[in-house]
Amino acid sequence: MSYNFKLNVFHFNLSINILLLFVSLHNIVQSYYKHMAFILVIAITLIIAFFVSKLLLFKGQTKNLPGGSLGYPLLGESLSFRRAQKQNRGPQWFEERVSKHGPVFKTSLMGSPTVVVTGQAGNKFVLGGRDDALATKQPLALASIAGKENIFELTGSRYKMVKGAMMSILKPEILQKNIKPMDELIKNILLRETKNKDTIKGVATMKKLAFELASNILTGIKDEHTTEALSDDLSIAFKAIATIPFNFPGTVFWKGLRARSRIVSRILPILEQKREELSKGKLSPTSDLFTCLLTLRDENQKPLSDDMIIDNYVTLIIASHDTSAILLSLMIWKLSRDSEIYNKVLEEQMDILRKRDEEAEDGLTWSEIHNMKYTWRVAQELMRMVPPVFGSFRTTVKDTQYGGYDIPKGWLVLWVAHGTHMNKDVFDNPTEFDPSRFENPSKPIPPFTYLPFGGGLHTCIGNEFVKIELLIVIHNLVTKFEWSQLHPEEAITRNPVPYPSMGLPIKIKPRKL
Ligand code: HEM
Repeated sequence: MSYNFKLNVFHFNLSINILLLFVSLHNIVQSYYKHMAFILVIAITLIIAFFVSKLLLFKGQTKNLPGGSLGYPLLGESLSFRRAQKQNRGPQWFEERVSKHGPVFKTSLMGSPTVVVTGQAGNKFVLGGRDDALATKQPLALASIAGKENIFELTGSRYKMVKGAMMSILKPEILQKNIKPMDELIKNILLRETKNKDTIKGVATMKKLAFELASNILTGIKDEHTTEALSDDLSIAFKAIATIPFNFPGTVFWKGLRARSRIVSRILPILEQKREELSKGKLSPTSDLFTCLLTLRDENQKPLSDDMIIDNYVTLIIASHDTSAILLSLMIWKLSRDSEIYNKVLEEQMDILRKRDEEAEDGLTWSEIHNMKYTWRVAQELMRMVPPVFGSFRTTVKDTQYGGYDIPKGWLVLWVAHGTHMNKDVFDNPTEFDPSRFENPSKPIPPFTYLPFGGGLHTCIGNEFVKIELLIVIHNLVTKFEWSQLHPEEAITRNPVPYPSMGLPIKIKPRKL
């Protein structure tokens, strides 16, 4: 028996033991019959999962599948992948398989058989393809938390309709109008979070900031109590999106589904209120995400259902919150450990203040934001080396071929950013941190090789929003505060997304001007 096999058996047994432990606890509080029914549900689910995966394997055997392993029924290779990510060895996990099986290999992640494709051609195949071959339909856990009518599950005219509505609140003229409120809000949050403190937790502060900003600016929810309650439940729901979808009491997935139900109950009255304010002309269709979705009409002139609006609210927050908080945290992490980069950013930001007309109003302007070119290049280079989004999944709508292999209908296909971001044929000296590669690069970056925001039809629609958010945060942090990292040796770890491993505690004090 190989070491890996034993290890997988160990993890499988561990999961079973955890389930059995839960069953024992459950027994204390529930009646005997409920207990038996619960065990029966677990047993039936495991048996069905076993036969479904056998069936998929059997179907797969008749095809020319790429090399690789589907791991164990239901669990697949999810646990070894999660373990590698936690140890910040995610890229190596893929590289080991690429060197063994080539740029296309099979595995099983998040409960589904998966084909991983790497490199420019692979990225183009996944991201440049059409929705009718590779759908953005997400793994079961994510789809259950985000809801069955979220933008990733929609195709054709329904997809275009929802995307168009979301883009209407993210277009340049609306973003331009939001610079002042964003700047004000960010300043207030930074002052509040640093008040009477000499140390703050960088990651927690950036998560809070990113959520409050999205909530206030994108969804128009300004009430502190509601924002806090939604933030708590959404973070429970986030944890569930990358888990195996075991809906048994006590599991992360089960807790995520319950958090989603609480989010729905909180949003329904907000929708009612927005509907009323829209009808009285107090709000416009482009006021926020809810008003633009509430005013949408489908091809039969029917409004969207409340469920569909809530699904897309949850999805927009999932798509925007952690990603933005990661980028902000990585930026603070980088600036506090690299004095050369920090000094250049500080110089650029101070220059903005020096050039400001004395009579001009306090606060950042659209043109000042556009002059923060170096600061943004640092963020671009960070996203090359540590992409906030590792890659993303598609589902094959029909039997598909790629690279000489068959990919059966219903399988997941995964592209990964680091496959090209760290490729020396695309980026010279890829392990060197060099923001200047984004300043008139000597060789242009080929399409489908630099993909922090994805590519093709589903390219991120929030990239300009997050750019403005980051530039305002960094401007205020470097011009108003001095800070240093409490643990200079702190590394980045993926759990499953990349954050500084110790939560980025930073010593901070107001800057003396
Ligand atoms: C650093 C921050 C961000 C990163 C790295 C990021 C990354 C991505 C990536 C890689 C995709 C493509 C996913 C795929 O093709 O499967 C995507 C899509 C998307 N992002 Fe972002 N994102 C960020 C911030 C945001 C923000 C702030 C918003 C909203 C305000 C947002 C909303 C969306 C939406 C709605 C989609 C789906 C678009 C579609 O399917 O057409 N993202 N993002």
